Amino acid sequence: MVKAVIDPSVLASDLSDLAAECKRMVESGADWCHMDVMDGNFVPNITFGPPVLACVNKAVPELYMDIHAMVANPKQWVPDVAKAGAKSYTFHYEATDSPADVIASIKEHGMKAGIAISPETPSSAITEEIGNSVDLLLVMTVRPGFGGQKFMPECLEKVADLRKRFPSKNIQVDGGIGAGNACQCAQAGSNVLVAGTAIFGSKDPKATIHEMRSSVDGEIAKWE
Ligand SMILES: O=C(CO)[C@@H](O)[C@H](O)COP(=O)(O)O
Ligand SMILES: [Co+2]
Repeated sequence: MVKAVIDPSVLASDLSDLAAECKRMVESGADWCHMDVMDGNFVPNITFGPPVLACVNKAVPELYMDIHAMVANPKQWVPDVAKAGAKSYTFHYEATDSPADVIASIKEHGMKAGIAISPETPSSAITEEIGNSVDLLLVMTVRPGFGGQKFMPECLEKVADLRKRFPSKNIQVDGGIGAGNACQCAQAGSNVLVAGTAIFGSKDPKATIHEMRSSVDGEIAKWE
């Protein structure tokens, strides 16, 4: 069965000191760190790419770098992101006509594959074939591109549908998540919670991570 994963989004961190921020999250009990790669094309914002990821990997080799690729050509960046030390690579369904090709390339490069759907994309877009071939399904709970937006609870219906259809997969939610709605997300069926503002903006990230994990653990125990 799946386990609770708390995944701070470094977009809300002090990016001038990214490696130290990632280390701080590991020390605070985070399971993964969520790295939002944006190309200024798929989304109207630019963050960082493989050279920065490689530096973080060198400085914090124990970190599980969970890449959320908001890029117009997801297959193009797979080799460089893998070389930079990423453990998983999630791309957007809306960014490609051939998700199977992107998934195959991610696996060939030794990473876990994930596919993301934006708020306007229905969960039915994830066919049985696609869903069964990835490790992680990401349901965006804000429009991709920026941190600090308001959570869209209507997206949780898609989480529930995907959990029903793919009981053993990691189902991730991303956008406007924190201790206040972690339970609601887990009740819908999510076990991987991304949180930027809520964790990096917390006076006590360790306590926030702990609180979020307890909410997810409590719900997962009911599924078994
Ligand atoms: O992918 C994205 C935004 O596009 C997210 O990962 C955000 O970075 C989450 O930030 P918060 O909503 O938790 O502040
Ligand atoms: Co993200």
